[in-house]
Amino acid sequence: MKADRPKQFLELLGKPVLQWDLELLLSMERLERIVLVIADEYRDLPFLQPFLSDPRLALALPGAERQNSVENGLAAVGDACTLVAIHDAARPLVTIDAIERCFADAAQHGAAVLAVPCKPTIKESADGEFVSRTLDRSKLWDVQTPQILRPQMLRDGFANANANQLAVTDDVSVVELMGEPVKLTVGEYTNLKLTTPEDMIIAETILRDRGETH
Ligand SMILES: C[C@](O)(CO)[C@H](O)COP(=O)(O)OP(=O)(O)OC[C@H]1O[C@@H](n2ccc(N)nc2=O)[C@H](O)[C@@H]1O
Repeated sequence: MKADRPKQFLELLGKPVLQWDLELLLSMERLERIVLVIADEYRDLPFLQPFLSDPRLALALPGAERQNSVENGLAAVGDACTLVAIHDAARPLVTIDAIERCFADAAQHGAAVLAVPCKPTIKESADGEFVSRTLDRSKLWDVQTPQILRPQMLRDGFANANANQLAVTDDVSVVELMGEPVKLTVGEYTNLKLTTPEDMIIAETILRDRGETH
């Protein structure tokens, strides 16, 4: 991102990315608990203070890789929890409608992930210089978050991934590795992952288009 702080603290229309996330998620009454995975050094930020006093918010420490951060967050999830949703702070444009549909699919199938059909043609390269092959676009899905599943499924998946030293870049991968089904919930192209500076400009345009004026 070429920025002076982690991208979740950069501002969109004058409001930190993480604040957009938290306001959206805390507006969903069905979420009984929200575990915010955040390093100690950022917990004093003024915008966070009202959220930290919300009884539904719990905190966990990040790990070296996203996978480790998710494991730490999962440890703060109680035994009574029936479904856990893992969301990237870097995806503040997700909508309640998409999250609700993903919950419905996860309740029915055990695990579900928001995803959109892949727009570009994707080629694979073994050496990073020449094309090895072209993948069949009609079968490709660009997966997002939230990724929603039964907590025990995620715990078993992490145990299996750790035992076999398998690194994953998303959460439902650990379920796939155990051969369990993962439902694709058709999401929205606007749920982009803020990754490079131009994503901030696109995100602000989308927010303005939605009538957000913060
Ligand atoms: C899950 C997917 O969104 C599905 O497309 C991606 O695979 C995530 O890919 P990624 O490269 O991990 O994306 P990033 O933007 O770097 O990180 C996604 C989210 O994971 C969090 N993250 C990342 C690294 C880490 N050690 N702990 C974390 O909690 C970041 O705060 C961010 O909100």
